[in-house]
Amino acid sequence: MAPRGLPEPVLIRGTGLLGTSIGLGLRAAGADVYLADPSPSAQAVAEDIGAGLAYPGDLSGAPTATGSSGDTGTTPDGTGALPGTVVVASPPDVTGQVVIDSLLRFPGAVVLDIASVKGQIQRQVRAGVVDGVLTEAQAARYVGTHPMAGRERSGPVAARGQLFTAAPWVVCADQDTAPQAVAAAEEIAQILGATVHRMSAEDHDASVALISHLPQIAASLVSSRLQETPAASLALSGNGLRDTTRIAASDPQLWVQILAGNAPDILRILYGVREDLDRLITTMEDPTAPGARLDIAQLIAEGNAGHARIPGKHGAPPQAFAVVTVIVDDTPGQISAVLQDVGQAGVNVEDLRMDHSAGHEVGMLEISVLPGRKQELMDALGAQGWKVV
Ligand SMILES: NC(=O)C1=CN([C@@H]2O[C@H](COP(=O)(O)OP(=O)(O)OC[C@H]3O[C@@H](n4cnc5c(N)ncnc54)[C@H](O)[C@@H]3O)[C@@H](O)[C@H]2O)C=CC1
Ligand SMILES: O=C(O)C(=O)Cc1ccc(O)cc1
Repeated sequence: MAPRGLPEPVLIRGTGLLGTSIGLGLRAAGADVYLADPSPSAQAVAEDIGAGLAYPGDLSGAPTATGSSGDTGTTPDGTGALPGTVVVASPPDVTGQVVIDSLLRFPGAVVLDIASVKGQIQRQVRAGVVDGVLTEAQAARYVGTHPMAGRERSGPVAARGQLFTAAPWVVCADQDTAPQAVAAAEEIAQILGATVHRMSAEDHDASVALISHLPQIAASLVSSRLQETPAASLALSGNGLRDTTRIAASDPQLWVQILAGNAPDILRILYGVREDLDRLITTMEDPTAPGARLDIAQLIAEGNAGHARIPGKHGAPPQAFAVVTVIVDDTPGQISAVLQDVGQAGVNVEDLRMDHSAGHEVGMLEISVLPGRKQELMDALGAQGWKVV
């Protein structure tokens, strides 16, 4: 059944990781979805995995309004319906242009984009009005959005319909945005299981500079130190390294556009990081000097304080979970067997991760639970014969 309140069909322009994931999620909810991508292979993969149908209209060439006067409600070749909603999921540097093209081409449609930086696209749309390319009414049908969910891989093959479940989805409307554009954007976020956060484009860009772009830079800087590291050193790696570097595997093509597109906000943060780093370097040059140990302790304590402010699951207040560690053989079925016993004990799993130690055929399954349930779970698993540490 088609979702209520979402103008359909939905046309997704750009069928990479994000566009295809949105298509899969909307299709699963029963929406009509069309797909279009200048890369025929990206579009074919997205179609093949069930993210929607190929858009039957022609999107090449300069836009001419399809659907204004003499509106037939169908594509010029008459084989498909005109989109009610357009989701632009192309790379950030062409997104403004594809948004403007969509506003001109589909006079009846709401147009939203999902690019990682919002200010530059909003400015491009506003410039379109100033330059006379767009009318104010056309620009009002645009709303910028950003799902705060992704993967370090790109392309439709990595797409997941569940990618947005419980993730924040920012909607950057302003006083000029048409209510139906905001409603369509929020409806898509809700259908895909995300939580809507309304924010100005400026506040969004300042926020993501810190919570998304700085972590990417930090992961890349740390990982780049590993390039020449001997394999014997890397063999000692544990979760500390993995946790701080996972997103270093991200797509350089995408990130050059994100970082360049949000340079002023990122620079402000980098200046602060540089100050802290300079201070640490001075301290480390003479770690026995009076006050040096205090300086180091302060740096770690400041990190503790910042880390404690990161919200918990589903945006709940930060909460320290207790961890129960179970040693399991590295053989099929072990994890599900432990989890079955956790379920039998009636304890909710708040988080879960697996740690391996190089050269051993065992894994350490770390089960995070509410602190009040820790002892009870340890006792229950111990009674079932599990090695609890
Ligand atoms: N990768 C991530 O984790 C996240 C990405 N985003 C944003 O989503 C957007 C898409 O990113 P991904 O899906 O990761 O990239 P991707 O590289 O997987 O896919 C981008 C797709 O856009 C297509 N494309 C190129 N030029 C186009 C044009 N002129 N019109 C339509 N399509 C065009 C490409 O052929 C490609 O298939 C970007 O704006 C990115 O900032 C947002 C949240 C998370
Ligand atoms: O992999 C992760 O944890 C991410 O944070 C991915 C991501 C990348 C780009 C975005 O604009 C939003 C999210």
